[in-house]
Amino acid sequence: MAGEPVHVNEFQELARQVLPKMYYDFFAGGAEDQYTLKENIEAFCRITIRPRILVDVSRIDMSTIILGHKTSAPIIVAPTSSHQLAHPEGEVATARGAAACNVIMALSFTSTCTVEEVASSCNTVRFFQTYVYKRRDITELMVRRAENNGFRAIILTADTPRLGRREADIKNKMISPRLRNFEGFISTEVVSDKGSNLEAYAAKTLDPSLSWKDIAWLKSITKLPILIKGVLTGEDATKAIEAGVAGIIVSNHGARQLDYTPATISVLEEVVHAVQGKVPVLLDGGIRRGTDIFKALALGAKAIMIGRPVIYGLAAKGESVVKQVIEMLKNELELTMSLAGCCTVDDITRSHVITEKERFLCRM
Ligand SMILES: Cc1cc2nc3c(=O)[nH]c(=O)nc-3n(C[C@H](O)[C@H](O)[C@H](O)COP(=O)(O)O)c2cc1C
Ligand SMILES: CC(C)CC(=O)C(=O)O
Repeated sequence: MAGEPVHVNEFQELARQVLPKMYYDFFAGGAEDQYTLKENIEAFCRITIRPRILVDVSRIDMSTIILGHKTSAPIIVAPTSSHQLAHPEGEVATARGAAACNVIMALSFTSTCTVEEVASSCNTVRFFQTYVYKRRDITELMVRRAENNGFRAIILTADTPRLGRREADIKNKMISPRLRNFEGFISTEVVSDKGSNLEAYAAKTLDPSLSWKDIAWLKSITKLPILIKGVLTGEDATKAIEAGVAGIIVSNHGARQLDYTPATISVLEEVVHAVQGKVPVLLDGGIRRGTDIFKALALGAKAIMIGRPVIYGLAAKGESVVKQVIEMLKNELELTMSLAGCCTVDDITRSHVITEKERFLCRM
């Protein structure tokens, strides 16, 4: 690559160059035909921006408040597993990179560093993502450990009753990484020579019976606010509100679970309408530009989460490049806001974007 990266996508190639193929494929890949993987990115390209001119933009304030926590920008590091496969310092380096940018980090349940190591590494606001294992005592223990270690919210990932079919992982016989949080409770060693060992581990552990009634159980074991991740329809958003969640995350798990789900940005408004402002709505999937963040905010998201770009930065050079990735997105968002005539995130409104559907209706 010629010169220093100027866009977060360039870190993907750097990651590809340094990582073993098995790990790179695990991080980069999606499920089956990877239709949704492409769509998550391309759907952003079909939304255009309606800028306003002659607004005094000499001061731009990107800060916002998420569940009571002030953050420098509406950007959260998404929960992604196994950071030590990308870099030896793993989630500790990621957390420090997020802390340096004053943004929130969500730690994955299947992290390679422990909850305690990440908590003591820096003082960034942290959310804890949880899966529900068949052994509910393990989930309960992890949620309590997160709460005791100063995590501020629980994200329940609800789109993974089973692992999606990731064909590169099957071909590569993807290993099941060492998850030190669970040492002494459950073995992550699953030896299957048939395909993805990670899939075999997931099949052994994930509880496919998890259902709406279990939100009450989760609420009974923690005082922390609960966000539900994986909502893609207005119907489920309504159910989530009825179940008493504190926030909703529109996500298709970075296109790694059910293929042929729509791009998240294309269903955001449906969810936002169902939620009627009762709780914050976040979005992830395919965010690669400041303009993508602007579009998500215009369509009603309170903040967005970024998954792969952070991992690619981590793989490329650890903490300093995690920081660089987040800063690039922050700088791009700041410039987008300036050029669109929005001084604060609250100034970004629905009338600042045109969706594909609107363009289509105009032509009729
Ligand atoms: C390598 C990888 C691991 C992931 N692990 C988790 C996880 O442990 N828990 C979870 O809720 N989501 C997980 N996700 C999904 C992310 O939280 C997020 O939804 C997705 O990465 C956003 O899309 P993006 O990568 O296009 O930004 C993972 C995604 C990737 C790419
Ligand atoms: C171990 C898996 C359940 C981690 C995950 O969520 C993912 O790889 O997408």
